Amino acid sequence: MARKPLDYDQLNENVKKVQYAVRGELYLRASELQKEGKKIIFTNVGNPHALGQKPLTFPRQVVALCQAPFLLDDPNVGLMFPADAIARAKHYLSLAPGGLGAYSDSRGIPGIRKEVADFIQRRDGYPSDPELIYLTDGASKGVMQMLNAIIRNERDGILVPVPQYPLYSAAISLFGGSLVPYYLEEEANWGLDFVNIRQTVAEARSKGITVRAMVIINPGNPTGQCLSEANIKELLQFCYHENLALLADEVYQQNIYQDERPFISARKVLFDMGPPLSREVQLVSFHTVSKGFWGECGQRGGYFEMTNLPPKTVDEIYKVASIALSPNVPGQIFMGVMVNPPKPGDNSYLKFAAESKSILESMRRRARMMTDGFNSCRNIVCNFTEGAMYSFPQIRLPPRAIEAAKRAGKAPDVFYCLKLLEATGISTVPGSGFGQKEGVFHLRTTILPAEEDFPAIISSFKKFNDSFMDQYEGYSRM
Ligand SMILES: Cc1ncc(COP(=O)(O)O)c(C=O)c1O
Repeated sequence: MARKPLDYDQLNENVKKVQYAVRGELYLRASELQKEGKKIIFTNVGNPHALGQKPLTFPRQVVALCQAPFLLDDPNVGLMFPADAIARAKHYLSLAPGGLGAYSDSRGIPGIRKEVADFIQRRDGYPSDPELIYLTDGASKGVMQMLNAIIRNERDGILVPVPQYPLYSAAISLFGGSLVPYYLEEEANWGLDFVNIRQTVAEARSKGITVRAMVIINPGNPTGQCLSEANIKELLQFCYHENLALLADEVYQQNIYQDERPFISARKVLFDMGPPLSREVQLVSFHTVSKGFWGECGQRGGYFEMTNLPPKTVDEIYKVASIALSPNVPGQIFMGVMVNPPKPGDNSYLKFAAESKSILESMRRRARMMTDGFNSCRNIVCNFTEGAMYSFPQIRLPPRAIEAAKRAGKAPDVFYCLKLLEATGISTVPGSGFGQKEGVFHLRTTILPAEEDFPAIISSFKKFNDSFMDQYEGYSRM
Protein backbone atom coordinates (compact mmCIF):
# COMPACT_ATOMS: atom_id res chain seq x y z
CA MET A 1 0.00 0.00 0.00
CA ALA A 2 1.47 3.37 -1.02
CA ARG A 3 2.40 5.73 1.75
CA LYS A 4 -0.07 8.57 2.09
CA PRO A 5 1.14 12.19 2.10
CA LEU A 6 0.16 12.84 5.70
CA ASP A 7 1.56 9.59 7.11
CA TYR A 8 4.10 10.46 9.78
CA ASP A 9 7.11 9.21 7.84
CA GLN A 10 6.04 11.26 4.83
CA LEU A 11 5.94 14.57 6.69
CA ASN A 12 8.24 17.52 6.14
CA GLU A 13 11.39 16.58 8.08
CA ASN A 14 11.67 20.15 9.38
CA VAL A 15 8.31 19.77 11.12
CA LYS A 16 9.42 16.54 12.79
CA LYS A 17 12.71 18.07 13.90
CA VAL A 18 11.06 20.87 15.87
CA GLN A 19 11.38 20.61 19.64
CA TYR A 20 9.41 22.72 22.08
CA ALA A 21 10.30 22.10 25.71
CA VAL A 22 7.94 24.58 27.34
CA ARG A 23 5.10 22.21 26.54
CA GLY A 24 7.28 19.09 26.53
CA GLU A 25 7.63 15.96 28.70
CA LEU A 26 7.29 17.79 32.01
CA TYR A 27 4.18 19.62 30.93
CA LEU A 28 2.58 16.42 29.62
CA ARG A 29 3.32 14.55 32.86
CA ALA A 30 1.95 17.49 34.88
CA SER A 31 -1.26 17.42 32.83
CA GLU A 32 -1.60 13.66 33.46
CA LEU A 33 -1.09 14.11 37.20
CA GLN A 34 -3.67 16.88 37.18
CA LYS A 35 -6.18 14.55 35.52
CA GLU A 36 -5.46 12.03 38.29
CA GLY A 37 -6.50 14.72 40.79
CA LYS A 38 -3.07 15.98 41.96
CA LYS A 39 -2.82 19.72 42.60
CA ILE A 40 -0.34 21.11 40.07
CA ILE A 41 1.33 24.50 40.23
CA PHE A 42 2.01 25.32 36.59
CA THR A 43 5.08 27.48 36.48
CA ASN A 44 6.16 26.35 33.03
CA VAL A 45 4.79 29.17 30.85
CA GLY A 46 4.85 32.94 31.31
CA ASN A 47 1.07 33.11 31.18
CA PRO A 48 0.06 35.43 34.04
CA HIS A 49 -3.73 35.28 33.71
CA ALA A 50 -3.64 31.48 33.83
CA LEU A 51 -2.13 31.87 37.30
CA GLY A 52 -4.78 34.24 38.54
CA GLN A 53 -3.59 37.71 37.44
CA LYS A 54 -6.64 39.93 36.93
CA PRO A 55 -6.99 41.88 33.68
CA LEU A 56 -6.49 45.64 33.77
CA THR A 57 -9.92 47.29 33.69
CA PHE A 58 -9.50 50.05 31.09
CA PRO A 59 -8.30 47.99 28.10
CA ARG A 60 -10.99 45.40 28.69
CA GLN A 61 -13.64 48.13 28.81
CA VAL A 62 -12.40 49.59 25.54
CA VAL A 63 -12.28 46.24 23.76
CA ALA A 64 -15.65 45.18 25.24
CA LEU A 65 -17.24 48.28 23.74
CA CYS A 66 -15.53 47.70 20.41
CA GLN A 67 -16.78 44.10 20.41
CA ALA A 68 -20.34 45.19 21.25
CA PRO A 69 -20.67 48.61 19.58
CA PHE A 70 -24.47 48.55 20.06
CA LEU A 71 -23.74 49.26 23.75
CA LEU A 72 -22.49 52.66 22.65
CA ASP A 73 -26.06 53.47 21.55
CA ASP A 74 -27.51 52.41 24.90
CA PRO A 75 -28.57 55.48 26.92
CA ASN A 76 -27.16 53.77 30.03
CA VAL A 77 -23.69 53.16 28.62
CA GLY A 78 -22.32 56.03 30.72
CA LEU A 79 -23.45 54.22 33.87
CA MET A 80 -21.43 51.14 33.00
CA PHE A 81 -18.33 52.54 31.31
CA PRO A 82 -16.19 55.59 32.09
CA ALA A 83 -16.25 58.40 29.55
CA ASP A 84 -12.64 57.90 28.47
CA ALA A 85 -13.24 54.19 27.72
CA ILE A 86 -16.28 55.17 25.64
CA ALA A 87 -14.30 57.83 23.81
CA ARG A 88 -11.42 55.43 23.20
CA ALA A 89 -13.72 52.70 21.86
CA LYS A 90 -15.23 55.23 19.44
CA HIS A 91 -11.71 56.25 18.43
CA TYR A 92 -10.73 52.66 17.55
CA LEU A 93 -14.01 52.03 15.78
CA SER A 94 -13.35 55.12 13.70
CA LEU A 95 -9.90 53.72 12.82
CA ALA A 96 -11.46 50.35 11.87
CA PRO A 97 -14.58 51.32 9.96
CA GLY A 98 -15.67 47.66 9.48
CA GLY A 99 -15.38 47.09 13.21
CA LEU A 100 -13.85 44.02 14.80
CA GLY A 101 -15.50 41.66 12.36
CA ALA A 102 -13.58 42.96 9.35
CA TYR A 103 -10.06 42.08 8.24
CA SER A 104 -7.69 44.97 8.68
CA ASP A 105 -4.73 45.88 6.48
CA SER A 106 -2.25 42.97 6.71
CA ARG A 107 0.24 45.26 8.44
CA GLY A 108 -2.34 46.30 11.02
CA ILE A 109 -4.64 49.30 11.37
CA PRO A 110 -2.71 52.43 10.25
CA GLY A 111 -3.95 54.57 13.17
CA ILE A 112 -2.75 51.99 15.71
CA ARG A 113 0.61 51.70 13.98
CA LYS A 114 0.85 55.47 14.42
CA GLU A 115 0.10 55.08 18.16
CA VAL A 116 2.92 52.51 18.35
CA ALA A 117 5.27 54.89 16.52
CA ASP A 118 4.42 57.70 18.98
CA PHE A 119 5.10 55.36 21.91
CA ILE A 120 8.48 54.36 20.47
CA GLN A 121 9.39 58.01 19.95
CA ARG A 122 8.45 58.86 23.57
CA ARG A 123 10.42 55.87 24.84
CA ASP A 124 13.60 56.34 22.77
CA GLY A 125 13.63 60.03 21.97
CA TYR A 126 13.87 59.39 18.22
CA PRO A 127 11.05 59.54 15.66
CA SER A 128 9.59 56.29 14.46
CA ASP A 129 7.84 55.66 11.14
CA PRO A 130 4.46 53.84 11.31
CA GLU A 131 5.14 52.45 7.81
CA LEU A 132 7.94 50.39 9.33
CA ILE A 133 5.79 48.99 12.12
CA TYR A 134 3.72 45.86 11.49
CA LEU A 135 1.14 44.60 13.97
CA THR A 136 1.12 40.85 14.55
CA ASP A 137 -0.75 38.11 16.42
CA GLY A 138 1.63 38.23 19.37
CA ALA A 139 5.38 38.71 19.06
CA SER A 140 5.83 35.05 18.06
CA LYS A 141 4.23 35.58 14.67
CA GLY A 142 6.51 38.52 13.95
CA VAL A 143 9.61 36.57 14.95
CA MET A 144 8.54 33.73 12.67
CA GLN A 145 7.88 36.10 9.77
CA MET A 146 11.33 37.63 10.08
CA LEU A 147 13.16 34.30 10.46
CA ASN A 148 11.27 32.98 7.46
CA ALA A 149 12.40 36.01 5.44
CA ILE A 150 16.04 35.62 6.50
CA ILE A 151 16.62 31.86 6.25
CA ARG A 152 17.31 30.72 2.68
CA ASN A 153 18.74 27.25 3.32
CA GLU A 154 20.43 25.10 5.95
CA ARG A 155 23.70 26.98 5.58
CA ASP A 156 22.13 30.21 6.83
CA GLY A 157 22.96 30.59 10.51
CA ILE A 158 21.19 32.58 13.20
CA LEU A 159 23.06 33.39 16.40
CA VAL A 160 20.78 32.57 19.29
CA PRO A 161 21.54 33.02 22.98
CA VAL A 162 21.83 29.92 25.11
CA PRO A 163 19.87 29.56 27.26
CA GLN A 164 17.15 30.80 24.89
CA TYR A 165 13.40 30.90 24.60
CA PRO A 166 12.64 27.88 22.37
CA LEU A 167 10.57 29.86 19.87
CA TYR A 168 13.91 30.60 18.21
CA SER A 169 15.30 27.08 18.02
CA ALA A 170 11.89 25.73 16.96
CA ALA A 171 11.32 28.34 14.23
CA ILE A 172 14.87 28.01 12.87
CA SER A 173 14.35 24.21 12.59
CA LEU A 174 10.97 24.73 10.97
CA PHE A 175 12.37 27.07 8.33
CA GLY A 176 15.33 24.78 7.70
CA GLY A 177 18.12 27.11 8.90
CA SER A 178 21.01 26.52 11.29
CA LEU A 179 21.01 27.65 14.86
CA VAL A 180 24.39 28.99 15.94
CA PRO A 181 24.34 29.03 19.75
CA TYR A 182 26.21 31.67 21.73
CA TYR A 183 26.47 31.18 25.46
CA LEU A 184 25.36 33.79 27.96
CA GLU A 185 27.74 34.12 30.87
CA GLU A 186 26.05 32.96 34.04
CA GLU A 187 28.89 34.26 36.24
CA ALA A 188 28.59 37.69 34.58
CA ASN A 189 24.88 37.86 35.36
CA TRP A 190 24.00 36.25 32.02
CA GLY A 191 25.72 39.00 30.03
CA LEU A 192 27.21 38.74 26.52
CA ASP A 193 30.88 37.85 26.12
CA PHE A 194 32.06 38.98 22.69
CA VAL A 195 35.35 37.10 22.82
CA ASN A 196 33.32 33.89 22.92
CA ILE A 197 30.73 35.12 20.45
CA ARG A 198 33.43 36.03 17.90
CA GLN A 199 34.93 32.59 18.27
CA THR A 200 31.50 31.01 17.80
CA VAL A 201 30.96 32.96 14.57
CA ALA A 202 34.42 32.06 13.29
CA GLU A 203 33.78 28.36 13.99
CA ALA A 204 30.39 28.45 12.29
CA ARG A 205 31.93 30.15 9.22
CA SER A 206 34.69 27.58 9.07
CA LYS A 207 31.96 24.94 8.77
CA GLY A 208 30.44 26.74 5.79
CA ILE A 209 27.63 28.50 7.69
CA THR A 210 26.74 32.04 6.59
CA VAL A 211 25.88 33.75 9.86
CA ARG A 212 23.18 36.27 8.93
CA ALA A 213 21.42 37.42 12.06
CA MET A 214 21.73 37.58 15.80
CA VAL A 215 18.91 37.29 18.34
CA ILE A 216 18.94 38.98 21.72
CA ILE A 217 16.27 38.60 24.36
CA ASN A 218 16.33 41.64 26.64
CA PRO A 219 15.20 41.36 29.42
CA GLY A 220 16.11 37.71 29.18
CA ASN A 221 13.98 34.62 29.07
CA PRO A 222 14.75 32.30 30.82
CA THR A 223 17.66 34.15 32.40
CA GLY A 224 15.99 37.36 33.65
CA GLN A 225 18.92 39.73 32.98
CA CYS A 226 18.68 43.30 31.65
CA LEU A 227 21.52 44.06 29.27
CA SER A 228 23.60 47.10 30.17
CA GLU A 229 23.96 49.97 27.74
CA ALA A 230 27.65 49.11 27.34
CA ASN A 231 26.78 45.53 26.41
CA ILE A 232 24.19 46.68 23.84
CA LYS A 233 26.71 49.12 22.32
CA GLU A 234 29.24 46.36 21.94
CA LEU A 235 26.54 44.17 20.46
CA LEU A 236 25.61 46.77 17.84
CA GLN A 237 29.24 47.31 16.94
CA PHE A 238 29.63 43.57 16.59
CA CYS A 239 26.57 43.32 14.31
CA TYR A 240 27.93 46.21 12.22
CA HIS A 241 31.39 44.70 11.79
CA GLU A 242 30.12 41.16 11.21
CA ASN A 243 27.29 42.32 8.93
CA LEU A 244 24.52 40.71 10.98
CA ALA A 245 20.89 41.75 11.23
CA LEU A 246 19.85 42.12 14.86
CA LEU A 247 16.54 40.67 16.05
CA ALA A 248 15.82 42.32 19.39
CA ASP A 249 13.17 40.49 21.37
CA GLU A 250 12.12 43.13 23.88
CA VAL A 251 8.81 41.67 24.98
CA TYR A 252 9.66 42.00 28.69
CA GLN A 253 10.57 45.69 28.56
CA GLN A 254 7.96 46.63 31.19
CA ASN A 255 9.05 43.84 33.57
CA ILE A 256 11.92 45.54 35.34
CA TYR A 257 12.65 44.86 39.01
CA GLN A 258 15.92 46.60 39.74
CA ASP A 259 16.17 50.36 39.36
CA GLU A 260 19.92 50.27 38.64
CA ARG A 261 19.28 47.97 35.67
CA PRO A 262 16.68 49.76 33.55
CA PHE A 263 15.52 48.52 30.17
CA ILE A 264 17.20 50.31 27.26
CA SER A 265 16.00 49.46 23.78
CA ALA A 266 18.51 48.35 21.17
CA ARG A 267 17.01 50.99 18.88
CA LYS A 268 17.73 53.84 21.28
CA VAL A 269 21.34 52.75 21.74
CA LEU A 270 21.70 52.40 17.97
CA PHE A 271 20.48 55.96 17.35
CA ASP A 272 22.53 57.30 20.26
CA MET A 273 25.62 55.86 18.55
CA GLY A 274 24.94 57.90 15.40
CA PRO A 275 26.26 57.21 11.88
CA PRO A 276 27.50 55.07 10.35
CA LEU A 277 25.90 52.45 12.65
CA SER A 278 22.56 54.21 13.03
CA ARG A 279 22.15 54.15 9.24
CA GLU A 280 23.63 50.74 8.60
CA VAL A 281 22.70 48.16 11.23
CA GLN A 282 19.54 46.33 10.25
CA LEU A 283 17.43 45.94 13.36
CA VAL A 284 14.01 44.41 13.95
CA SER A 285 12.52 44.94 17.43
CA PHE A 286 9.58 42.94 18.83
CA HIS A 287 6.99 43.73 21.48
CA THR A 288 3.74 42.21 22.75
CA VAL A 289 0.67 42.67 24.96
CA SER A 290 1.33 39.22 26.50
CA LYS A 291 3.92 40.36 29.04
CA GLY A 292 4.57 43.44 31.17
CA PHE A 293 1.82 44.10 33.70
CA TRP A 294 -0.71 43.39 30.96
CA GLY A 295 -0.14 39.66 30.62
CA GLU A 296 -2.82 39.47 27.92
CA CYS A 297 -1.32 36.34 26.34
CA GLY A 298 -4.61 35.10 24.94
CA GLN A 299 -5.34 38.30 23.05
CA ARG A 300 -2.43 37.80 20.65
CA GLY A 301 -1.35 41.38 20.17
CA GLY A 302 2.18 42.25 19.06
CA TYR A 303 4.25 44.37 16.74
CA PHE A 304 7.66 44.56 15.16
CA GLU A 305 9.51 47.63 14.02
CA MET A 306 12.05 47.51 11.19
CA THR A 307 15.03 49.85 11.19
CA ASN A 308 17.36 50.27 8.19
CA LEU A 309 15.57 47.66 6.08
CA PRO A 310 15.32 48.63 2.39
CA PRO A 311 11.82 49.48 1.11
CA LYS A 312 11.76 46.46 -1.21
CA THR A 313 12.36 44.14 1.74
CA VAL A 314 9.65 45.88 3.74
CA ASP A 315 7.30 45.30 0.79
CA GLU A 316 8.19 41.62 0.59
CA ILE A 317 7.43 41.24 4.29
CA TYR A 318 4.10 42.98 3.69
CA LYS A 319 3.36 40.58 0.85
CA VAL A 320 4.02 37.54 3.04
CA ALA A 321 1.96 39.03 5.90
CA SER A 322 -0.88 39.42 3.39
CA ILE A 323 -1.06 35.65 2.91
CA ALA A 324 -2.62 35.45 6.37
CA LEU A 325 -4.84 38.45 5.48
CA SER A 326 -4.90 40.29 8.76
CA PRO A 327 -3.61 40.18 12.32
CA ASN A 328 -6.53 39.76 14.72
CA VAL A 329 -8.23 43.10 15.28
CA PRO A 330 -9.02 42.91 19.03
CA GLY A 331 -5.31 42.13 19.63
CA GLN A 332 -4.43 45.26 17.66
CA ILE A 333 -6.71 47.35 19.88
CA PHE A 334 -5.05 45.91 22.99
CA MET A 335 -1.74 46.99 21.51
CA GLY A 336 -3.14 50.46 20.82
CA VAL A 337 -4.26 50.85 24.44
CA MET A 338 -0.99 49.43 25.76
CA VAL A 339 1.12 51.99 23.92
CA ASN A 340 -1.35 54.76 24.62
CA PRO A 341 -2.65 54.15 28.16
CA PRO A 342 -4.83 56.58 30.19
CA LYS A 343 -2.95 59.77 31.02
CA PRO A 344 -3.00 61.92 34.18
CA GLY A 345 -6.32 63.76 34.25
CA ASP A 346 -8.24 61.04 32.30
CA ASN A 347 -11.18 59.47 34.19
CA SER A 348 -9.50 56.06 34.26
CA TYR A 349 -5.97 57.21 35.00
CA LEU A 350 -5.87 56.67 38.75
CA LYS A 351 -7.42 53.23 38.58
CA PHE A 352 -5.18 52.17 35.69
CA ALA A 353 -2.06 53.46 37.45
CA ALA A 354 -3.02 51.73 40.72
CA GLU A 355 -3.73 48.42 38.99
CA SER A 356 -0.51 48.41 37.00
CA LYS A 357 1.62 49.49 39.96
CA SER A 358 0.16 46.81 42.18
CA ILE A 359 0.93 44.06 39.62
CA LEU A 360 4.48 45.27 38.94
CA GLU A 361 5.31 45.75 42.61
CA SER A 362 4.05 42.30 43.41
CA MET A 363 6.17 40.84 40.58
CA ARG A 364 9.16 42.68 41.96
CA ARG A 365 8.59 41.16 45.42
CA ARG A 366 8.02 37.71 43.90
CA ALA A 367 11.25 37.97 41.87
CA ARG A 368 13.12 38.70 45.10
CA MET A 369 11.41 35.91 47.06
CA MET A 370 12.04 33.36 44.33
CA THR A 371 15.73 34.19 43.97
CA ASP A 372 16.30 34.32 47.73
CA GLY A 373 14.37 31.06 48.13
CA PHE A 374 16.54 29.26 45.57
CA ASN A 375 19.74 30.68 46.96
CA SER A 376 18.83 29.39 50.41
CA CYS A 377 18.65 25.82 49.04
CA ARG A 378 21.43 23.29 49.16
CA ASN A 379 23.44 22.94 45.90
CA ILE A 380 21.49 25.69 44.16
CA VAL A 381 22.72 29.08 42.93
CA CYS A 382 20.55 31.63 41.21
CA ASN A 383 21.14 35.05 39.66
CA PHE A 384 18.65 37.73 40.64
CA THR A 385 15.73 38.16 38.24
CA GLU A 386 16.34 41.74 37.10
CA GLY A 387 13.56 41.57 34.56
CA ALA A 388 11.07 39.31 32.71
CA MET A 389 9.05 36.66 34.57
CA TYR A 390 11.39 33.79 35.30
CA SER A 391 13.91 32.40 37.68
CA PHE A 392 16.62 30.13 36.28
CA PRO A 393 18.54 28.52 39.14
CA GLN A 394 21.51 26.28 38.58
CA ILE A 395 21.12 22.91 40.29
CA ARG A 396 24.42 21.26 41.19
CA LEU A 397 23.41 17.67 40.78
CA PRO A 398 25.49 15.10 42.64
CA PRO A 399 27.24 12.49 40.41
CA ARG A 400 24.98 9.75 41.82
CA ALA A 401 21.88 11.68 40.71
CA ILE A 402 23.38 11.99 37.23
CA GLU A 403 24.01 8.23 37.15
CA ALA A 404 20.47 7.52 38.37
CA ALA A 405 19.12 9.75 35.62
CA LYS A 406 21.16 7.85 33.02
CA ARG A 407 19.80 4.55 34.30
CA ALA A 408 16.27 5.97 34.02
CA GLY A 409 17.02 7.08 30.45
CA LYS A 410 16.47 10.75 31.28
CA ALA A 411 18.58 13.87 30.99
CA PRO A 412 19.73 14.74 34.55
CA ASP A 413 17.73 17.98 34.75
CA VAL A 414 14.61 16.27 33.37
CA PHE A 415 15.07 13.59 36.04
CA TYR A 416 15.28 16.25 38.78
CA CYS A 417 12.28 18.21 37.48
CA LEU A 418 10.15 15.05 37.15
CA LYS A 419 10.95 14.08 40.75
CA LEU A 420 10.11 17.63 41.84
CA LEU A 421 6.81 17.45 40.00
CA GLU A 422 5.86 14.06 41.47
CA ALA A 423 6.80 15.13 45.01
CA THR A 424 5.38 18.65 45.10
CA GLY A 425 3.15 19.27 42.06
CA ILE A 426 5.47 22.11 40.97
CA SER A 427 5.71 21.96 37.19
CA THR A 428 8.92 23.56 35.87
CA VAL A 429 10.89 23.32 32.62
CA PRO A 430 14.30 21.58 32.67
CA GLY A 431 17.21 23.81 31.63
CA SER A 432 18.01 21.50 28.70
CA GLY A 433 14.85 22.82 27.01
CA PHE A 434 16.54 26.23 26.74
CA GLY A 435 20.10 25.01 26.23
CA GLN A 436 22.87 25.17 28.82
CA LYS A 437 26.59 24.53 28.97
CA GLU A 438 27.66 20.89 28.98
CA GLY A 439 27.50 19.34 32.48
CA VAL A 440 25.63 22.29 34.03
CA PHE A 441 21.99 21.90 35.02
CA HIS A 442 19.14 24.34 35.54
CA LEU A 443 15.42 24.58 35.76
CA ARG A 444 13.15 27.42 34.83
CA THR A 445 10.21 28.51 36.86
CA THR A 446 8.05 31.57 36.40
CA ILE A 447 7.61 34.09 39.21
CA LEU A 448 3.88 34.13 38.48
CA PRO A 449 2.13 32.03 41.14
CA ALA A 450 0.02 34.12 43.55
CA GLU A 451 2.21 36.04 45.99
CA GLU A 452 0.48 34.55 49.03
CA ASP A 453 1.38 31.04 47.81
CA PHE A 454 5.11 31.78 47.62
CA PRO A 455 6.12 30.81 51.17
CA ALA A 456 4.42 27.41 50.78
CA ILE A 457 5.86 26.83 47.29
CA ILE A 458 9.38 27.73 48.38
CA SER A 459 9.19 25.63 51.51
CA SER A 460 7.88 22.62 49.60
CA PHE A 461 10.61 23.07 46.98
CA LYS A 462 13.25 23.29 49.68
CA LYS A 463 11.99 20.18 51.44
CA PHE A 464 12.05 18.23 48.18
CA ASN A 465 15.52 19.48 47.27
CA ASP A 466 16.91 18.55 50.69
CA SER A 467 15.58 15.05 50.47
CA PHE A 468 16.76 14.70 46.84
CA MET A 469 20.26 15.83 47.82
CA ASP A 470 20.22 13.55 50.89
CA GLN A 471 19.30 10.63 48.70
CA TYR A 472 21.98 11.24 46.06
CA GLU A 473 24.74 12.73 48.15
CA GLY A 474 24.28 9.97 50.67
CA TYR A 475 24.36 12.03 53.83
CA SER A 476 22.03 14.18 55.89
CA ARG A 477 22.72 17.80 56.43
CA MET A 478 23.51 18.84 59.99
C1 LIG B 1 11.27 35.96 24.86
C2 LIG B 1 9.90 35.78 24.31
N1 LIG B 1 9.63 36.22 23.08
C3 LIG B 1 8.41 36.09 22.55
C4 LIG B 1 7.40 35.47 23.26
C5 LIG B 1 6.08 35.32 22.58
O1 LIG B 1 5.11 36.13 23.06
P1 LIG B 1 3.72 36.37 22.33
O2 LIG B 1 2.68 35.90 23.28
O3 LIG B 1 3.69 37.82 22.10
O4 LIG B 1 3.73 35.61 21.05
C6 LIG B 1 7.63 35.00 24.54
C7 LIG B 1 6.59 34.30 25.30
O5 LIG B 1 6.76 33.80 26.37
C8 LIG B 1 8.91 35.16 25.08
O6 LIG B 1 9.20 34.73 26.30
